[in-house]
Amino acid sequence: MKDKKKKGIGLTYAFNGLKEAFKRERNFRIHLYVTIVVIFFCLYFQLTAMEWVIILMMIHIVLIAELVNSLMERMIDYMKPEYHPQAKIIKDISAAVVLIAAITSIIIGTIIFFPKVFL
Ligand SMILES: Nc1ncnc2c1ncn2[C@@H]1O[C@H](COP(=O)(O)OP(=O)(O)OP(=O)(O)O)[C@@H](O)[C@H]1O
Repeated sequence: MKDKKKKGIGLTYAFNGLKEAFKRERNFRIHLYVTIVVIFFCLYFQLTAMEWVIILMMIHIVLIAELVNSLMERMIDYMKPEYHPQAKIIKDISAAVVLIAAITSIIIGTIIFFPKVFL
């Protein structure tokens, strides 16, 4: 009974986290808008099941990377608001996580959509 209660509350906090990220993180919002456009593309071009799985995995990786980056930035701003070389390295590496996810998803998106659009 106690466990059940805990799970319910945890889910509420998780949804609140999503709400906060949407409200406060501009880049997260941009990624969500891009996600909606990509899903319309997928529907229009009638992707195969395997193509859908790959695109959904990439969307998921980019959104998770963006959330991890946001929480790193917030943790640094909370714990080390003044300039510090280590804080810079942490934030820069955190941004690199998003960059790698975004570059990979652009490459994969091009591989999947290029032949459908241009060939
Ligand atoms: N406390 C700090 N100490 C050292 N360098 C910092 C610090 N805070 C930010 N920076 C540098 O400034 C860059 C931008 O940081 P910032 O927190 O503004 O993130 P951002 O990438 O602009 O994200 P957002 O647009 O979501 O705020 C970091 O990547 C880092 O190089």
